[in-house]
Amino acid sequence: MTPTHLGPAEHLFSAEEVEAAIQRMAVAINKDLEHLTPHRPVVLLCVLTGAIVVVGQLMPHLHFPMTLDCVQVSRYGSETSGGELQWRTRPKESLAGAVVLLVDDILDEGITLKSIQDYCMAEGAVAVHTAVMVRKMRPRSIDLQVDYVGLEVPDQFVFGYGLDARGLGRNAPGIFFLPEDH
Ligand SMILES: O=P(O)(O)OC[C@H]1O[C@H](OP(=O)(O)OP(=O)(O)O)[C@H](O)[C@@H]1O
Ligand SMILES: Nc1nc2[nH]cnc2c(=O)[nH]1
Repeated sequence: MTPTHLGPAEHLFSAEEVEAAIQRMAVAINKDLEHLTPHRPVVLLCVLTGAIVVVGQLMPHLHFPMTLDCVQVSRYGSETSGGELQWRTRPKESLAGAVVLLVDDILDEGITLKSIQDYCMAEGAVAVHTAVMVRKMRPRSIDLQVDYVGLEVPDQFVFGYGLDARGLGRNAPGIFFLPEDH
């Protein structure tokens, strides 16, 4: 157990391990997307709130022309189980004809990422590549292929590195879970 300001927590990954995983994702993303021409910049779409941290780490390692936009959606609030997806902010720019790189902090049930991917395609995106900092090891009924995954985490409610536990803990330097959130 590691002391955190949320209480003693199980420490799954250190900040160094998360950063190394994000860099590995950047290498793979560069390989796939850097051949696109400068006339067609990739739209990096950050899924607020949590993905702000992974996007901030990932972007300086991506070497192709891009614009940055965001969506803000939420379905957990201060709970540890998800409800209906609430859309708060949609992308500012049109996605018609865009190649999108959709970046989120975690894939759990997959509802959030799948809904945003469907939205992008409905708005006219020609391709939506998906990247998550962590993927939860659990069965899921959603049919969604994630192209880039940083780390795998057990089926626990995790926090840190942008992920919150009841609104707090997004600044925790690594990935953790609280034993009482089993
Ligand atoms: O795969 P799913 O089960 O759909 O869950 C994944 C989503 O849940 C979290 O968002 P949350 O709703 O907590 O909003 P937040 O980013 O503002 O914390 C997380 O940031 C993902 O976007
Ligand atoms: N913070 C956080 N958000 C989530 N959204 C879906 N699963 C999780 C999780 O384990 N932690």
